[in-house]
Amino acid sequence: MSSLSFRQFLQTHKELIEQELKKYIEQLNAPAVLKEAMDYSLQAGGKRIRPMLVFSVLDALGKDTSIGLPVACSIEMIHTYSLIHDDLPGMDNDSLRRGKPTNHIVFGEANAILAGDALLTLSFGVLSEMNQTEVTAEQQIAIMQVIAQCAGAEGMIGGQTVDMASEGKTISLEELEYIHEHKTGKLLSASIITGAILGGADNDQLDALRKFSKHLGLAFQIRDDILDVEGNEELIGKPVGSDVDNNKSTYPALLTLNGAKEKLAAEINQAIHALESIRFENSYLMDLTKLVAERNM
Ligand SMILES: CC(C)=CCC/C(C)=C/COP(=O)(O)OP(=O)(O)O
Ligand SMILES: C=C(C)CCOP(=O)(O)OP(=O)(O)O
Ligand SMILES: [Mg+2]
Ligand SMILES: [Mg+2]
Repeated sequence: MSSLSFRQFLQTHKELIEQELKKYIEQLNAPAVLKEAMDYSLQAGGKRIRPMLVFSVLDALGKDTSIGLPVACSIEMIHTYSLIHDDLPGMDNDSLRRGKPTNHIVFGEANAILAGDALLTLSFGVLSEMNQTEVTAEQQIAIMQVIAQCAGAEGMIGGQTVDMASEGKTISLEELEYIHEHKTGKLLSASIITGAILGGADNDQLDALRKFSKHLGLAFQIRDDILDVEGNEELIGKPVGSDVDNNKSTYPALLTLNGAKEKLAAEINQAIHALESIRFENSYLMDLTKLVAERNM
């Protein structure tokens, strides 16, 4: 268990992951414009919440957080590709992300699509090259399976597909929950589950972490919906009101703003409850849960 304060923990690990992401791009023998477009979005900021989940789970299991670096980078690459593609004219058509012009605004649509494709491909390359003294072949395969499932058709891409198909329609709360749990929740879950696999969690710990991740993932996207209504554009680094402009179904739209806040609080409580059932030191995970509930960015 690390002795760093939560703030120090976030700061040191943010620096660590950003340096490492930079190195992966520098090492590529690829066209300059492609490397530039990949690096642009990877280094554009962001809270790095998924990497922090990987590191926090490892810390909770008493492991050195640095062994999670390739997994954390891989997941952040997938997350970044998903945002580049989500912002494209054919999807949400947004021009601001992380406080900067979106990838396609700077590099053009073709390069943005390709930079996203290249990040997704690189993410699995990174996993395939994990240090064999830190991870067994069995763990490595299990990690790749979890990430493939959570990011693919049964996970994030499935959620995004239904999100796109639902634009301009009134959908049920059940359908909205499917969208949120998949387009956002699954990759957050992958961060927690892969951290657990890498850290050697036992079956009880894995079960509790799965429950925790399901509630945290949904809570994260509900908070995102709320920020789209009452957030500060400078802090969130993307346009406020984009969901209404795009005719998206959201928790505030279906439940009212107060209803969405109540649902967020309920999900956070269940996430905390799941965490409390685990027999390990989980203070950074608890801090991250509170951050998800209260975040303004
Ligand atoms: C396969 C793809 C492209 C997946 C995208 C997944 C995703 C969570 C996008 C952001 O959601 P959002 O559009 O609700 O949030 P934001 O306001 O950040 O754009
Ligand atoms: C899944 C959603 C809601 C898209 C934004 O994710 P984040 O809020 O984690 O974005 P960054 O901090 O990485 O920019
Ligand atoms: Mg979207
Ligand atoms: Mg979007």
